[in-house]
Amino acid sequence: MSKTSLRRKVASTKITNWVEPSFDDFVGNTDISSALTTASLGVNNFHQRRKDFSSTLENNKLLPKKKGKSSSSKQSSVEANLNENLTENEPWVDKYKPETQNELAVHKKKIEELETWLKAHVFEKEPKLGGSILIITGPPGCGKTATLQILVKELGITLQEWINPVFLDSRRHDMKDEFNHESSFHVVPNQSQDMPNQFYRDPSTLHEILRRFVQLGRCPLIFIISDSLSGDSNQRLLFPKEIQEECSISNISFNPVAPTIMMKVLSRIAVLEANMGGGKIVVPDKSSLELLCKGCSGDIRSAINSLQFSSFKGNSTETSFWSRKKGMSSLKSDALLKAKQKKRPDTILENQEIQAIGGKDASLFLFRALGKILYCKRTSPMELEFPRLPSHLSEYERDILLVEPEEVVEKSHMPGELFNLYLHQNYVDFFTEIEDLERASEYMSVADIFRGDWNSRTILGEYSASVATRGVMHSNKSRGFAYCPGGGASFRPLHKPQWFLINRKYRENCLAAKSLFSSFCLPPLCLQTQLLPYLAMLTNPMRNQAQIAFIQDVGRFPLRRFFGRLKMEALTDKDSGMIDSASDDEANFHGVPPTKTLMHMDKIKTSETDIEASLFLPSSQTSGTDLPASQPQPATAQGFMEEEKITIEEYDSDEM
Ligand SMILES: Nc1ncnc2c1ncn2[C@@H]1O[C@H](COP(=O)(O)OP(=O)(O)OP(=O)(O)O)[C@@H](O)[C@H]1O
Repeated sequence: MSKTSLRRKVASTKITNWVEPSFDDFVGNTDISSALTTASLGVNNFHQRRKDFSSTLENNKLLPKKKGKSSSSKQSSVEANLNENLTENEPWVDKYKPETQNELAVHKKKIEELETWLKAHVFEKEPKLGGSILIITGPPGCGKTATLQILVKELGITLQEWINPVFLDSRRHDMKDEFNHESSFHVVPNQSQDMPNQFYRDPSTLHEILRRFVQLGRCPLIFIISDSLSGDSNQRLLFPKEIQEECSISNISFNPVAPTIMMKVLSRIAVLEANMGGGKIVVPDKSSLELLCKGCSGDIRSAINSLQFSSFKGNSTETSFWSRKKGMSSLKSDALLKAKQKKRPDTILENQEIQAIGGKDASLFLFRALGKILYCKRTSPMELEFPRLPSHLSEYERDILLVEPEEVVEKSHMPGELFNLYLHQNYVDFFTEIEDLERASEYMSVADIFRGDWNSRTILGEYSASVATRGVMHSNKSRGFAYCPGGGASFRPLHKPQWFLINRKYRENCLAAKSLFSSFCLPPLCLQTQLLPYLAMLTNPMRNQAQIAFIQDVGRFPLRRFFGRLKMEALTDKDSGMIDSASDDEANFHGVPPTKTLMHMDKIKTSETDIEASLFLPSSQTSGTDLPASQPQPATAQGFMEEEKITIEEYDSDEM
């Protein structure tokens, strides 16, 4: 986790320490009903540092504050030269910082959503009703902060901001002058603070503050959190569902900047810079700009930075990235022409180029990665150039895949077997033919065997995701060609694997079986698959209610009551499939199939049984009302028995 520190934007000249004094404001000062507080808890340190750098320049008084502002006529020539150099080096993200809603590269509806929330909670809400909290999420550089800043400026709301990362103490001497600046939007650098790290160590301290704030706060509080593949867990840690519900926290989720909007912004900047660059800037052509847009994954900050970096020529003897690229293209024009005709090599080539320009991590969120496999987009090959399968194998003929499945799995940053688990949960809905489905399920089984056998796991393991993904894609004939009338790309919801829930129940059952039927000296698997189903068919007297209930639950398959699928949890585009210690379910996933868990449990049986039993399992001699939560209590079992007309006598040990 990045070290979080604070930068404050305040409308008061009083520099105070964070949290206490600031929250005292909410509590004590009733005159600030239109003040708004934001805290940015971005988890992407790199972005934050870049932002910090930009802001450092922004705050540097030697720099002209905004584009179009003329330098003072009294400036000495040395100062003028210095300024010119600094202007040249000024980050374009700051130079072309949006000033109005219309300039924002953010979807209008998102801006409206945030505006409505602000109006409702700043102007329309009674201050006495306590403080409202909003969480704004979205990928890095999608304009969350820029949108909020513009809206508060337009609505005339005073903004007080904390933002990581560290600011240098040496810059504090600038503060006074900052306040005198004509801009109505003051930026006050502040000393580095470690306070938010405390929240990561002990989230309950934050939760306590939030609870107090909701009761006593006088103005809204907004947290801006950048999504990241691993960052989701931080969000869950700091703002778990329960606290969000308890404090009525609202959520607004921003999307990555759309390529068309991004393209407009980049083209505009490119044209403006070309006009005033004095030959030092070489702007890219349209296709290069498109490449740049694609490579930045909707991060406008990264796109503008990349554009600036790659357009800069340096001195007159150097050439810019784009002109080098052009030169390269003309040399290789023949080869490239051919590559362009074949779509797939072109795509691969593009990807490599994108990395060279933007260097943006092209990670995929699980939702998108799964979509790439399941929707399985293809392109048709040029008839003559692409080799075809011989006629007897024609049923296996497919168009060319637009993605490399192995690359998709890699970019999802998940272990292959966990990816397979998500695939397994979702692939069925994407098939229309039962024969295709059968083939796909065979591939899934083979992939499972690759991972399941400890003997071959290290060698074959890495092929497992490959077999599963390619197997699912190839088996689905209705999505086998670029233009499939029946294939249809209509949206289908994705779900989280039920495996987590089932595996948890299975482990609980193993512990319960071991504890309740320890006298049989059988391993839990054998108990559950052999002994208990057998006992369930007998009207043998049993020892106690707990055992009876357990036999009813595990030994009989209560099809009549629970037939059908378990309720499924939707997978959203922000969910990460990372193994996460905060999540009870995924934390238990080690890629080990249930049988392996069981073997492990058998080994530790002697040492752990007693402890487990004494911790939470019912002893076989007790009345059995303290079964684990997932087990039906005797009363439930009684219900089954009445319905199915089974009588199991209770055994009274005194009569023996
Ligand atoms: N048209 C535009 N729309 C939005 N931002 C723009 C635009 N042109 C330039 N920018 C710059 O792009 C950057 C967008 O970053 P911003 O901090 O708003 O994103 P963010 O979503 O809050 O990112 P993070 O989650 O990393 O904090 C800002 O520096 C902004 O000045």
